[in-house]
Amino acid sequence: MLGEDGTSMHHAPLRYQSGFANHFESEALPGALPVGRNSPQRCPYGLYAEQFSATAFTAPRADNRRSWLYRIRPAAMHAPFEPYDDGGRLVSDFSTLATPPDPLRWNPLPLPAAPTDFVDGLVTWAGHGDAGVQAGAAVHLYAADRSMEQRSFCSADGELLIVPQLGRHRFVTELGVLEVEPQEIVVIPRGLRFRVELPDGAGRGYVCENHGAPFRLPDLGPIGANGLAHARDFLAPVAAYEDIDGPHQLVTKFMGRLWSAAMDHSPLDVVAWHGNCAPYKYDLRRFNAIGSISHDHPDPSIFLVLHAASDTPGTSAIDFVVFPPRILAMQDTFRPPWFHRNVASEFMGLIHGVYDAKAEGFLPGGASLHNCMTGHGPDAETFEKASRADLSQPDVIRDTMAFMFEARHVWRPTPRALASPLRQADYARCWQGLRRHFDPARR
Ligand SMILES: O=C(O)Cc1cc(O)ccc1O
Ligand SMILES: [Fe+2]
Repeated sequence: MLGEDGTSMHHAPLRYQSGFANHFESEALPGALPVGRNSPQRCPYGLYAEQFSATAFTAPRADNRRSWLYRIRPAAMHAPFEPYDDGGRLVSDFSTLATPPDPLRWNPLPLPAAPTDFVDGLVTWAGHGDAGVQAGAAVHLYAADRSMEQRSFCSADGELLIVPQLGRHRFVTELGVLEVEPQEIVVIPRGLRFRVELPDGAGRGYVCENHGAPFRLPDLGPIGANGLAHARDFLAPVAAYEDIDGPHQLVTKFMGRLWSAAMDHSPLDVVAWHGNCAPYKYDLRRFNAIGSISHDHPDPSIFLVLHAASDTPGTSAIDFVVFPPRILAMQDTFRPPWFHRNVASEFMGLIHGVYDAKAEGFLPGGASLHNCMTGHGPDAETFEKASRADLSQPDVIRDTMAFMFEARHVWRPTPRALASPLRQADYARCWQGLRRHFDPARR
């Protein structure tokens, strides 16, 4: 296909390949993939071969992620990087921040007043660890009002789990195109170049930048071979390339800062690829929720979609958990989440609807943070209602989608998040109205 400026653009119709971290292969031109070897002396169509890996060369086979890219020009063809001014929005050093043990909650980011794309809309809200030693994670929020144009972005600091909350998003990546809408998520491997287009003219959401081991599907244990997020519902793109000569800006996040390099062509020029290191999307509405059908509210790990392993078996660095529509029929049970204090630290967002532990104040697009050992649970209104509810009827929880980035290490809110006018200064008051019911004379 010939673009208006006379360059050629090839976009395969939007198709996907199904499966989680499968060994996929895809070519936008027939025969573009070499057969029987990765790096022939001369590749078909005069393409360059380039390996792209997200795990150590020697990682065990079950963990190993790498792909081979066959592209018009190698990724190395760019001018030197220069610092890119992020306006102080991005934070990478969390080590010296004072972290209050209070529960915290924020209203949604407003849409930007000045023209802002995905890259310029990112603002770090919390984090821990160190991108430099590939440990820990950051949570960024974003609000944008336009598509990225003539520029692409990548993070060498980590894999990006992106949870759109407003507007459709089109992720045009080196390995192909993924279209998502709120209630779907996208995961972009560390270092993969992409741009975000916003066909609705606005987009907002949450990003978990995972500095450590890539997200993977959890084991199912006694649940059996089926349930939770099914591998076949994860969708990787098919190869789609653009052959565009012209000014282009590559923005890279590296060691906590943004850098930009001029290019004279689009880096999204991969004509064919094979391997198991690829971006993917998943529709959270496909999550097969499993729950209690007798009594008691289960631990939220039952809603685990993806997790990133830490060095300690059984303890994830990050658990990505969803709270989807479901039916609660437990008997003699306080059905909403209980009061609790956990060793884990919980950063929550709401994509849509109302969250069942909070009658009000937790808004779609908003966020809450309950760190290690911070007491929290249902607000006073939810407690009063659920402790008197008629349990002969099931509670049908519909039209909702909340999620949690549950981390092993404390999420340290950034100074900007703590000082933000979006912060609900009176959040902890939602528990202060809980009435005393204790009566030693009445069992
Ligand atoms: O705090 C929260 O709302 C998240 C949460 C939900 C749940 O069902 C159990 C524990 C938990 O931390
Ligand atoms: Fe919690």
